[in-house]
Amino acid sequence: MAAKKHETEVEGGGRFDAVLEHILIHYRWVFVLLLLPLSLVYDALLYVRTWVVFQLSSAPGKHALKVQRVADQVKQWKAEGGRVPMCTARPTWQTMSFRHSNYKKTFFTVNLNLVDILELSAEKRTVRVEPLVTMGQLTATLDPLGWTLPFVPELDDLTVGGLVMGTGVETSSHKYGLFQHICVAYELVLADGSTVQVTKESDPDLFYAVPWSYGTLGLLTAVEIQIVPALRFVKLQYDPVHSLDEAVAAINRLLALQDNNEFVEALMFSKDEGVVMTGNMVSCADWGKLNEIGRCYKPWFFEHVRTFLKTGPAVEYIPLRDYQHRHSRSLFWEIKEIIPFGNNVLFRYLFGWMTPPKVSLLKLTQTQAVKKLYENNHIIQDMLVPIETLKDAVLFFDKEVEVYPLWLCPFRLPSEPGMLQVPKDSMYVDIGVYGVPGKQGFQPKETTRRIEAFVAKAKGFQMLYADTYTTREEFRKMFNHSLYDKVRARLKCEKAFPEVYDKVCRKARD
Ligand SMILES: Cc1cc2nc3c(=O)[nH]c(=O)nc-3n(C[C@H](O)[C@H](O)[C@H](O)COP(=O)(O)OP(=O)(O)OC[C@H]3O[C@@H](n4cnc5c(N)ncnc54)[C@H](O)[C@@H]3O)c2cc1C
Ligand SMILES: NC(=O)C1=CN([C@@H]2O[C@H](COP(=O)(O)OP(=O)(O)OC[C@H]3O[C@@H](n4cnc5c(N)ncnc54)[C@H](OP(=O)(O)O)[C@@H]3O)[C@@H](O)[C@H]2O)C=CC1
Ligand SMILES: CC(C)=CCC[C@@H](C)[C@H]1CC[C@@]2(C)C3=C(CC[C@]12C)[C@@]1(C)CC[C@H](O)C(C)(C)[C@@H]1CC3
Repeated sequence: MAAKKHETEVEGGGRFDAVLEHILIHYRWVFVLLLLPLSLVYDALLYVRTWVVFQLSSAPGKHALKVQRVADQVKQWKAEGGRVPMCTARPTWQTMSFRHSNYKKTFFTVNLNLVDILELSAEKRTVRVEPLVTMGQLTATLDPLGWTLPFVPELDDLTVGGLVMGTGVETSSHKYGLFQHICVAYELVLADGSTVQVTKESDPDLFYAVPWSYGTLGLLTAVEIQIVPALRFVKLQYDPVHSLDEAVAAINRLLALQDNNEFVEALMFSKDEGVVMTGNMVSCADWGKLNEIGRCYKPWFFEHVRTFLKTGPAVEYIPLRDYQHRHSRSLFWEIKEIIPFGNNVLFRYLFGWMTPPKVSLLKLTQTQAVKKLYENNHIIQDMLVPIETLKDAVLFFDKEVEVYPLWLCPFRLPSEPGMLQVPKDSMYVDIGVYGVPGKQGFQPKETTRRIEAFVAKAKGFQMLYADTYTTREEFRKMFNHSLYDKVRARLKCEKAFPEVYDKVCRKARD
């Protein structure tokens, strides 16, 4: 009798879980709608803080003191015997990586309260910033002053520290390379508690080893980044293509004319249909063709781009900052899984001003059910492959996952020492795959393993903010560790920081 009651209770509990799971998966938007005002409040608080700091003009002056506090924490770690390795104390829900990092619970965490823009030098054409400065903060500050970054990885909340220690790529990367290639100096606190300023000239080994090191060589406390003059608009040309060959030929043609276009990007909406976009900054707009895509009531950018498949080639003028953050409001196209009716015109006019939900709050409030859903029915990957393999790669992704839109973003990879060592300057392309696979039988691990094998064979690289299932050996083969190992030994990092693999592998992320 008791057993029967227990069974009924378990069954009842199971049914309740199933209903809850159903609600959380299919009506996630209800919870997300509640998050929208919260996101606004969160943004407003950050804004007030920035405003106060700016009014008091105290940020640059306090930098040295803040760095000293970081160094003191490292010294404290040493004094306590350095029992566990160190990492930053930035809570993992605040980051733009797909998952939470397990090691934050057990490592010695170092607080870095480094959120300020320190100095803009028009003469040197550089801006010096602290690592927690975000892309949104930088464009909001620089653009009105007539300067901007050579390229802006577009999600507003990406941080300079994350982009240096990981990587960043955008539509002018075909000219400027990855985020590391527009950085000219790093300030780091090392494992022994000392602070160093590193440039190509002062310490080439450490300078080239920092990018892709994921905070495993030292703690970054400032970065000097190149800037370029900003003009008010981007004149953007949309060219629809109706076969993959046409798309590949168009991209190659554009890359051959490299200096003619500042921005090059393509969205494929199927294997055979896409829109290639090219743009340049201009100071005046043809007002009849002005499109302020950043306005909250405007359609999601990728849906807007899709319309050119039907209407044919066109030109538009887009305000610079709207262009730089064009995929932010729709989180590329991930928002359609989160607020399915978000592109509805009524929703845009009524609630658009509150979107997008903050990725950090989405991450913080993600339930087990949603996590499982993403785990089993979703793929998020960026694969960096040589441009010569673009056609094969798109066909391969089509065969394996069939996820569209597909983001194609060409980038220059100079032959430099470091994790991404290539024998000569090369052109690569980032293929971004974000969404629900159209292919039946998608198995997250097995499919990703096959994709990783394809990328490794093509001499490509995997971006590491998403899942990697590579083994340590495969990982070491994909990324050249020779300089990294040498610098780690020199700086006595073995006890202070884990290896990159131990921070990014699937086991380290929950
Ligand atoms: C001459 C000048 C000097 C400035 N000097 C400094 C300075 O010394 N230190 C400094 O921090 N700012 C400085 N600012 C930044 C200024 O306050 C920015 O305009 C502000 O960061 C962006 O707010 P916004 O409302 O214009 O843009 P919004 O579009 O509202 O914000 C842009 C994005 O930045 C994010 N954001 C805003 N503030 C912060 C923050 N503090 N931390 C993280 N994310 C944030 C928002 O969440 C949003 O995603 C300066 C600006 C100017 C014009
Ligand atoms: N367009 C693009 O290029 C896009 C890029 N991304 C990816 O997103 C990630 C950036 O996200 P974000 O939230 O900014 O960064 P994260 O906080 O996720 O940081 C990424 C890594 O950098 C390390 N790191 C960050 N700051 C410091 C520092 N000051 N000192 C030492 N180590 C540091 C972190 O170490 P720890 O674990 O110790 O905190 C972590 O391993 C990058 O990996 C990037 O490739 C994502 C979307 C778009
Ligand atoms: C190199 C480039 C351009 C990368 C673009 C990557 C974006 C598409 C990624 C970055 C962060 C990202 C992984 C994220 C998600 C979607 C894809 C994003 C936006 C979401 C919002 C999907 C829903 C999830 O429940 C959760 C909230 C955890 C994540 C958070 C991070």
